[in-house]
Amino acid sequence: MHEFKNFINGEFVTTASGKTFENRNPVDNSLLGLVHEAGQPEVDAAVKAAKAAMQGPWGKMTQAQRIALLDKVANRINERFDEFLDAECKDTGKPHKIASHIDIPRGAANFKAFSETLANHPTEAFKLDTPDGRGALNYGHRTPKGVIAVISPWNLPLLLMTWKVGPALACGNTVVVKPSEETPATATLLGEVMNECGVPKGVYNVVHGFGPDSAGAYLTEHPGVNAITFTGETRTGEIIMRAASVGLRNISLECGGKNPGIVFADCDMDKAIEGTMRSAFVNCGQVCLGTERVYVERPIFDEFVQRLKEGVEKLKLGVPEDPEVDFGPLVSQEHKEKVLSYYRLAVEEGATVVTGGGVPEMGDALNAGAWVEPTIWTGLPDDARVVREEVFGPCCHIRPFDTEEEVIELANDTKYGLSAAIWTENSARASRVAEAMEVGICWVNSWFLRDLRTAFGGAKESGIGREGGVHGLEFYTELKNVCIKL
Ligand SMILES: NC(=O)c1ccc[n+]([C@@H]2O[C@H](COP(=O)([O-])OP(=O)(O)OC[C@H]3O[C@@H](n4cnc5c(N)ncnc54)[C@H](O)[C@@H]3O)[C@@H](O)[C@H]2O)c1
Ligand SMILES: N/C(=C\C=C\C=O)C(=O)O
Repeated sequence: MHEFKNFINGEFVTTASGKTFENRNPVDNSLLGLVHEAGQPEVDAAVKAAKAAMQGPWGKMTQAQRIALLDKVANRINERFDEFLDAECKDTGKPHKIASHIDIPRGAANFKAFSETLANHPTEAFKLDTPDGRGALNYGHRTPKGVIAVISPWNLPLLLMTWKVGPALACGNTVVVKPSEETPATATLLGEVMNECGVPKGVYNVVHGFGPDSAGAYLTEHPGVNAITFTGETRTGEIIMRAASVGLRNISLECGGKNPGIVFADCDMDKAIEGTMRSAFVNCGQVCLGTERVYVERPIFDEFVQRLKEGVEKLKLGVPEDPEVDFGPLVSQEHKEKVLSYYRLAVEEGATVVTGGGVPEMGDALNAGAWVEPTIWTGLPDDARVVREEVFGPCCHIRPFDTEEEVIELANDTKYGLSAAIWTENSARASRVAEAMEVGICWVNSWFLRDLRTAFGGAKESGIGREGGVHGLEFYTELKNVCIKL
């Protein structure tokens, strides 16, 4: 039986309690192995190891030495690409076609990108004139925050965990990672890579478990943690924010969304269809930036709905290793039940089911998997729960609109503020509508096109803070001003 162990102070360890939980493959619900659930002793050991590592060789490294080491980690992830691919796709059920182009390459890129950014980022300095004419020199001096707790979700496990670990380590911190209970594999495998690359013990630690009364809560409540970066549901973000308030620990929260896609009649229809197909259905709709609300200008509404339906019905459902497959299962039986409850609710709320709405017949070997049909709805009122609540599945609701003012109001009418996608060939309209979106990220004629130097984060209930490029510096370092009288 495969075991997913905690990784503490450079060693793979089980837990004092002996508690384990099952990790299952969502493709067919087969057992992948047992995960060792970290208790308070293990979380305490991980935080202490991370703290000690700050005082060891890691804390004495120059930025150039750290960056060289993290480059080795990125290169080693690429060398072990197939192992990371296999581990990620077994944990999530996502097609190789997706993970090999998004998840695993970004696992490596997240280390390289922040190293390059930091190596070239200037330090601020100001010359102050003083009455004696000699002046004073002010300069900013950044130091690591210390031990960073990284709490990550199950939808893009390696990508979203390294999106935090990369900058945290590049800035000289150490980390304790608590990956989602649904997806322990790649965070555990990264522990092997850290050892292979000579990253000092205690710099990177992994504790497995759940949230409440488990490793997640133990970690966020641990007084030895200096800051917490979290990606997950908004409600969970609120709980973690409360935990972080004790001892005034800084937080970075990347939470839920109910993202609009706005399709104007003057769009390039092929681009809009291709982009909306991806934004609504890639990764089985389990992407926080995904489009669950589509607004289409009335003159092209019928054509758009018909063409998106045709696109959805061409999606190939199947096992991850099939290179033709572009649509896998949801991450778990539990999430499947949640998404199916919204499929039922949509019909109760009066939706027209354009396509999907149920469970596909996958054959005996796979029917026990977390499979649902990709689904399109029309005809729901704007206050329908399916239009207001994040489903986080392969589904979207399409609604016609008549004016720019109307669609801006519709798009912004949500407690979330993560992303938006706008499809128009009119550049003036593109920037006008994009700037009116109450979100952290707005794509025009594109979706999930990522420049890692840009600010990433959510507005309103989609998050707090911005990471990416130099924006993460404020979170991952303490900035001191030094003033020298000349
Ligand atoms: N904004 C973004 O960048 C982004 C990216 C990916 C996913 N998400 C959001 O994440 C959600 C899906 O992920 P999920 O189901 O894993 O979210 P979740 O909030 O259920 O869990 C996220 C992580 O938090 C941990 N956790 C749960 N309760 C906790 C607690 N009380 N204390 C400490 N840790 C706790 C979980 O074990 C997991 O590791 C969706 O809402 C999605 O929109 C947002
Ligand atoms: N944070 C990022 C993606 C988030 C995806 C949400 O599911 C990224 O691309 O850096």
